[in-house]
Amino acid sequence: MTAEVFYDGDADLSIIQGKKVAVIGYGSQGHAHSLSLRDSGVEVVVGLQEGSKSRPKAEEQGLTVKTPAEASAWADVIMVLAPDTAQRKIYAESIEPNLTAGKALFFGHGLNIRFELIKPPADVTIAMVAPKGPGHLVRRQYVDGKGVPALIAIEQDPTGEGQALALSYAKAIGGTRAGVIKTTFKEETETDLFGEQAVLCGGASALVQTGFEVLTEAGYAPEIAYFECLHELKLIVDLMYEGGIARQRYSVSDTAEFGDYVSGPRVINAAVKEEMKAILADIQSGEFTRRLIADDDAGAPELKKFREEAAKHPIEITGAKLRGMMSWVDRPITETA
Ligand SMILES: NC(=O)C1=CN([C@@H]2O[C@H](COP(=O)(O)OP(=O)(O)OC[C@H]3O[C@@H](n4cnc5c(N)ncnc54)[C@H](OP(=O)(O)O)[C@@H]3O)[C@@H](O)[C@H]2O)C=CC1
Ligand SMILES: CC[C@](O)(C(C)=O)C(=O)O
Ligand SMILES: [Mg+2]
Ligand SMILES: [Mg+2]
Repeated sequence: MTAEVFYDGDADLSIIQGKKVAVIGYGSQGHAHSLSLRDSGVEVVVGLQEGSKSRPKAEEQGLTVKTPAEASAWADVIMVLAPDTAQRKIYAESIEPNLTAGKALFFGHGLNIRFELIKPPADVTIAMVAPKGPGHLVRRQYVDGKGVPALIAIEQDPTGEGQALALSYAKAIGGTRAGVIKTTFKEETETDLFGEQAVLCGGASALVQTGFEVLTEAGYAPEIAYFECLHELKLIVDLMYEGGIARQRYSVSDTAEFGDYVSGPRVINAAVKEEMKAILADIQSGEFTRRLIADDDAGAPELKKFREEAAKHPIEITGAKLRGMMSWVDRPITETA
């Protein structure tokens, strides 16, 4: 089934301009939404805990900051953009007591609603506006007069105005400039988790590390292995991004293209596809989310161990040295005002 796509002409900016919007969190997505909403003429307050390290940043950028509870009490629309694992606690302590009938609760990702970690009352609109890109790109595109495509979803719509409100919000952060696609909380959550685990983050990281290990264990120089397995990946992904896999195959040498067809299916073989299906099944059943939340409840020991082990991988040592030779590569992530 073809997805429904909405553009600027389908969205009425005045709807969100007539609402008070609280954005809870001022990280990757939070800073982008808050600044672009404000620049689109929307009354915005950022919700952050007392002593939050994000507070000075938000205030320096001219935004009003209240506690999550104060911001939720003040707002008509509450957008939750804190980390997924923090959301259920923020909801219970600060949002739920201030969530009166007719308000709208928005999310940038559906995990907490899809897996019922948050169960809002029936008289509240529940919607999603999820840009399909990192927050810093979302903001940069908005500032440049462009936008990152976004998804919207309406889970609960007691007023019948949920879709118009979500589209209006998406317009205020630049989403309808690029195109907004309608989905559901279930579809967005399950596909987002699958994409980041099997392909974009988990799959790609493991592919790069394993390729690097095979070359260095065979005696090749780590510097050469780094260039071949990590550095050049950007060139290849940029080609895919611009013109699909076909443009990548057109642009590389015939030798590389032939090797792609011959060896690609040996790396990502039937067993890998079966494992991807098992990953999807764990996502759909809630097994992955149970593990994520149990780890967070225990103080994140698994996450901390994964991070420590990943930082020790030889590719990180080689990479840090090589990136030091490439002044144009090591660009810090900064908030774009
Ligand atoms: N990262 C991305 O680009 C994308 C994210 N999303 C979704 O957007 C949402 C936000 O993700 P992301 O932007 O990565 O989040 P971040 O990890 O960048 O959020 C950090 C922000 O949340 C604040 N925060 C943490 N705990 C609390 C709390 N208890 N109360 C209030 N604020 C708190 C932090 O404050 P402090 O500075 O005090 O720690 C900081 O301002 C998630 O649902 C995510 O799945 C969707 C698409 C892409
Ligand atoms: C790919 C990771 C992502 O899903 C994203 C930037 O879209 C995330 O959760 O950060
Ligand atoms: Mg994503
Ligand atoms: Mg994600």
